[in-house]
Amino acid sequence: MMDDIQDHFSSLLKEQGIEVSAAQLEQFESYYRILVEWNQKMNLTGITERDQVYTKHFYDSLSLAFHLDVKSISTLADIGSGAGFPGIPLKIAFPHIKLTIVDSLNKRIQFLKHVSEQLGLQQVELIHGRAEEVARKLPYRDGFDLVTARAVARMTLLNEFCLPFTRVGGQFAAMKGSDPAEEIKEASRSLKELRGKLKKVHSFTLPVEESARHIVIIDKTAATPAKYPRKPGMAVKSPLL
Ligand SMILES: C[S@@+](CC[C@H](N)C(=O)[O-])C[C@H]1O[C@@H](n2cnc3c(N)ncnc32)[C@H](O)[C@@H]1O
Repeated sequence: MMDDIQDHFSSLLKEQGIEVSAAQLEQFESYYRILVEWNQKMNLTGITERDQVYTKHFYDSLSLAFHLDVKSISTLADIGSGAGFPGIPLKIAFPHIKLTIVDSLNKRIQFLKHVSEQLGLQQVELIHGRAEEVARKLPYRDGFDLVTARAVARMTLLNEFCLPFTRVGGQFAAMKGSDPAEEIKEASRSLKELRGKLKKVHSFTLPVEESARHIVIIDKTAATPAKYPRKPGMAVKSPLL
């Protein structure tokens, strides 16, 4: 049975053209329960109120699909996914996606393994490793239709982490809170070197809380040059958000 929080969540998604079934809502609810349970023993999120998790994590993760045609992509790599954002909500809402998650913290990968098993998610690959190392290998290098990163690093570093995973003709989407204009300017050289081209910055406000959100969409124009990704520590120093 849908309650007020789930009813609100699914109506907000419907307004954006995304329909979620009762079974998918059950998956979101199980994800919420596992998240708060495991959050008691490891640091996964500062947001634990149920309505806030639905808005600030689930809806926010799915906002990517308001601006990109997620239905037409088949492979998605979520870099620095942490507790699974935006990769897991996107996988629940668009089960056809083949999802690969890369995170350098093994505890979070173990959490995501448990979530995937409990939710019965198929075609989810969970990789414990640093983005700069994983993207050197096939089939990950230049391999994904869409690459995402939410709240992982500034644009200069994100270009180095994410563009090597993006296939030629594919896209990298960076999900940001505050206005990324300054970061984008500072990252123009890395963008060019890693064969990215800024396509668009989508700006919107999160419903209820009304905080600003920005999605930076970058097109991958050519294969990753041989010297990228650089070794850990060689990438341009950039403070984490
Ligand atoms: C602030 S958390 C963000 C998590 C999630 N994307 C979200 O929006 O809630 C950043 C995550 O990036 C991971 N991370 C940081 N550097 C990384 C790297 N070089 N390769 C892979 N993961 C990395 C961290 O382990 C952490 O889980």
